[in-house]
Amino acid sequence: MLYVKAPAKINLTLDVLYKRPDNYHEVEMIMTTVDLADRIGLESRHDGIIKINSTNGFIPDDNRNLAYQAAQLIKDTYGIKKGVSITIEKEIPVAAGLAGGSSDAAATLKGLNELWNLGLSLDTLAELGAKIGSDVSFCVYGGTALATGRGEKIQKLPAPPTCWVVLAKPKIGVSTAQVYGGLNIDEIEHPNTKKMIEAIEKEDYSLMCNSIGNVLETVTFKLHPEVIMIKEQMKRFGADAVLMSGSGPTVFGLVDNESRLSRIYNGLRGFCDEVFAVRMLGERNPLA
Ligand SMILES: C[C@](O)(CO)[C@H](O)COP(=O)(O)OP(=O)(O)OC[C@H]1O[C@@H](n2ccc(N)nc2=O)[C@H](O)[C@@H]1O
Ligand SMILES: Nc1ncnc2c1ncn2[C@@H]1O[C@H](COP(=O)(O)OP(=O)(O)OP(=O)(O)O)[C@@H](O)[C@H]1O
Repeated sequence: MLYVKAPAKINLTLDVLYKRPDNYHEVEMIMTTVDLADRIGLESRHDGIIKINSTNGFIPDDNRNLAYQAAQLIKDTYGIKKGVSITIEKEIPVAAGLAGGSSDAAATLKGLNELWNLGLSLDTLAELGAKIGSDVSFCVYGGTALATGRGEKIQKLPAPPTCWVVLAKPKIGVSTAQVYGGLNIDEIEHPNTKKMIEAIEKEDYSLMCNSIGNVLETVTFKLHPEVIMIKEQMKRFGADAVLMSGSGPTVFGLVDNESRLSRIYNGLRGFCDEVFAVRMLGERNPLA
């Protein structure tokens, strides 16, 4: 059995520039992976079948599963006759704005490249990933990056300034399509993506905190007002910056001090079942 980690992502910024003729939105967003991860196990099969087993009963075990789609795509593109048993040990909350399914797909692409000795580059895997979903290309590379286009054009960035990230997911699932569909392009307050890149490049923690922004927040807030409450609680417990990730509903808070981290983590557990204290992956100066 080959195991591959599939980390969650958060959006430090998410801007929408315009709606495209293909009905996707042209985005500009800065994403980073965090150390909350699913674990994907891959075992080759001789019967050609793709089989999904998951520890989470709420995700599909057929061709609606993004890891299944990744395996099918590799098989079809490279004419592979073998099959694969895919085990998904789910740690990332589902339909949370943390790209759980996309990361499982990316890990499956990377794992099968190894398992079946295909010798594909990360760029090729990222191109394949874009056929599965807009977030999959980013998940293939991981780390920190600026994503443009519909999210599939990736420019790597250095690791962000060192801090803790508290993730809190209220008990609701959000449909990404519904959130993008509810966006009023004329009313957008654009985040300053350039300033965020500057903050990351200069390792400036307070500039990073001042530059976070996500234009999808207002849409999800209208659909699910409880997300606003989670955001307010996180601020009240002492986070330096608070934002919704992706299309939500997960809210994350940034904090660079361990005692405030405990306060936020413990405080939020009173409001949400799913709360995690994590680190951004690939930080330059790990705290501990
Ligand atoms: C919200 C984010 O997670 C932020 O990272 C992504 O933009 C969404 O990525 P994703 O879940 O991989 O999205 P996809 O599976 O490609 O698309 C789901 C749906 O979201 C909408 N969508 C997605 C990406 C994009 N740039 N514009 C869109 O309008 C489309 O209605 C699409 O049918
Ligand atoms: N491997 C998978 N893990 C989780 N969900 C999956 C998977 N494959 C398919 N899905 C389906 O995709 C939907 C969205 O799940 P996912 O956890 O990827 O959302 P998300 O974190 O909001 O994604 P994103 O941030 O990319 O928009 C779920 O309703 C689920 O049924």
